[in-house]
Amino acid sequence: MNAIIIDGKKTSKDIKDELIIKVEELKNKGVEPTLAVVLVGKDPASQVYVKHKKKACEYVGMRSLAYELDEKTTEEALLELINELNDRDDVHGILVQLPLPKHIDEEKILLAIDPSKDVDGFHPYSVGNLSIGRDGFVSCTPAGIIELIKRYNIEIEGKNCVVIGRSNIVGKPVSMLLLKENGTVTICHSRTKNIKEICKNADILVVAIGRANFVTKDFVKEGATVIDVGMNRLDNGKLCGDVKYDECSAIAGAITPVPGGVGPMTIAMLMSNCVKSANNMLK
Ligand SMILES: NC(=O)C1=CN([C@@H]2O[C@H](COP(=O)(O)OP(=O)(O)OC[C@H]3O[C@@H](n4cnc5c(N)ncnc54)[C@H](OP(=O)(O)O)[C@@H]3O)[C@@H](O)[C@H]2O)C=CC1
Ligand SMILES: Nc1nc(=O)c2c([nH]1)NC[C@@H]1CN(c3ccc(C(=O)N[C@@H](CCC(=O)O)C(=O)O)cc3)C=[N+]21
Repeated sequence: MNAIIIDGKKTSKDIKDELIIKVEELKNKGVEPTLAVVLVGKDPASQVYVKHKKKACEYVGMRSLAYELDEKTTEEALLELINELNDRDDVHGILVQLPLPKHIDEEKILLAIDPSKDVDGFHPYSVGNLSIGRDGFVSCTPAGIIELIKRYNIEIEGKNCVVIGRSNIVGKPVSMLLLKENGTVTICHSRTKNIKEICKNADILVVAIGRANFVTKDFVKEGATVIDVGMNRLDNGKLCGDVKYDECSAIAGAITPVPGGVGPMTIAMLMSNCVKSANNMLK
């Protein structure tokens, strides 16, 4: 049996269509939701993501401000820009595209963003809120994964959920969210032993490693849901996930493709977080 293909592109469009109405309502109340995107340097992958974000803002009717800074920008200059954006009442979300050039301390920059504008959910305040179950900004990729699972009516409660990867931006927060949804969560990483056996037990398998085709059919339980977060650019220019799609989709019950799976959801959740931030400012 072939798996249900979880269509992130379509789902992200549905979410953005819902947001168009909310943006319109905010505008009627005199608030124009605005996202500031800061990019330092000319990393081609980052430039593509920033372009996607700008297009999504246009689609939902939000304003976006793009700051494209020189590779040699100093930490002080970047902090100054962030402070300026923190102070502006007409800016609701601030996103500093990662990775940053090596001479800039990433942690320092993320800490400088006002938590009330932290639409990426990377500030320790947002991370803390997530871990103790308080409302706050949840980082976009993990939030997008949960939204996809829910919109496809896949149950999380009581299920064995296995996450491969423990990064601050994907692995850890998605594990926290699965736990919040009452899943039984196991986190695997580069030191995990018997990773295949652990994964084979998963009802929901989330893969966020950054290695093309790492997960093969012998990792996947019959009928499991497989969420592929990986974004690997191959030498031929093609984008490829961490999961061997062809063989795993023959075993899984549902699976996300790359592209067209988790990626577009990340952008949709970013738009959703910006609208939420603009709404918070009305209160
Ligand atoms: N679709 C989207 O919107 C997004 C996609 N991505 C993509 O997701 C992938 C992961 O990103 P990110 O979390 O930032 O990556 P990181 O490189 O920060 O983390 C990778 C994780 O995978 C683990 N890992 C690496 N090799 C193995 C292995 N052989 N076996 C088991 N675990 C392993 C690492 O373990 P350890 O901690 O022990 O080193 C680490 O925890 C990338 O391809 C990235 O491009 C990322 C963000 C958004
Ligand atoms: N501060 C910050 N916030 C981020 O959210 C952030 C970041 N830095 N740095 C890089 C990662 C990566 N990321 C992606 C977003 C969208 C797609 C996406 O839309 N992917 C499309 C395809 C895109 C293409 O064709 O290149 C898809 O999967 O269908 C992918 C990856 C956000 N990130």
